[in-house]
Amino acid sequence: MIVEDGREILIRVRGLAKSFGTHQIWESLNLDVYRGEILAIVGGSGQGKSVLMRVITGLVRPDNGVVTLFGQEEHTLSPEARLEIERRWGILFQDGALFSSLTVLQNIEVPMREHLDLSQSMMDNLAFLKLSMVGLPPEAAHKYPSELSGGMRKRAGLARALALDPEIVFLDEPTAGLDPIGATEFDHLIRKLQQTLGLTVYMVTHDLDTIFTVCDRVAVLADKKIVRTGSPQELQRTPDHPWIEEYFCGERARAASPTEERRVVS
Ligand SMILES: Nc1ncnc2c1ncn2[C@@H]1O[C@H](COP(=O)(O)OP(=O)(O)OP(=O)(O)O)[C@@H](O)[C@H]1O
Repeated sequence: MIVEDGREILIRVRGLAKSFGTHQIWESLNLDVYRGEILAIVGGSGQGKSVLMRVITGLVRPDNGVVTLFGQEEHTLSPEARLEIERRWGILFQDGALFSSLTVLQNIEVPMREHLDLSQSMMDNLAFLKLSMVGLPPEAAHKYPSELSGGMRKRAGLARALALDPEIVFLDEPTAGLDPIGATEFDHLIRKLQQTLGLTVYMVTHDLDTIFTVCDRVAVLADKKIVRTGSPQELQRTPDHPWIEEYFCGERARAASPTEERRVVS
């Protein structure tokens, strides 16, 4: 376990480098993710936000650098230890990534089948519990993904990400494609889950409303590294990088930010 200033660091990334062919995405990227926080990774298109999530979760290999997961360096893990670690997180991909041939309940049970040894009725009970945690009605259990709205699919994907009672969930653009009401409801759901379960949330997002409503901290990807971390309000007050200035001080950011900032500009 890594503890710094009394806070536990669940994930530490140091000196990460990654290229695809001749295209270098990062040169030397550093990042810490603290237990219990809601962290947003932001940055311009193509800066490698999605790739970073894939590197941390082991889906993509970096060219250089060290990823430490729950205090253990990723490259030192045995296959068994890696599997143990994978049980400690859940991932919600952008489109929900549900299996279309499985019902919602069966989708939620996929990680349980992979990692646990439970009876069918036990898995069903747990899956129904996850459904209610994400605000889906029991009737949704036997539907196929194609029979659900976009918002319901996201919730079903989140229920699957929560299947193994993870300590951290990775969310890739959780509100993308949702209407404003659906997006606001999803933001509240994320905050509620973080508060009630003590979850750590790592999310890639472009959504300023989400950032200002639910995120404790933001990490900004630019110039092939994380150029700044801080609360959304700190970044807005002292935008010390052109991209941060453009993003956090533009009209859309002012509309999304809490009353204090809005009053200043009105
Ligand atoms: N498997 C891959 N092979 C080659 N290039 C890739 C691969 N995956 C990602 N890239 C490239 O890496 C860069 C970063 O991609 P990534 O999707 O992480 O960006 P992003 O910051 O999430 O962008 P956006 O905000 O547009 O989603 C892009 O230039 C992308 O084309």
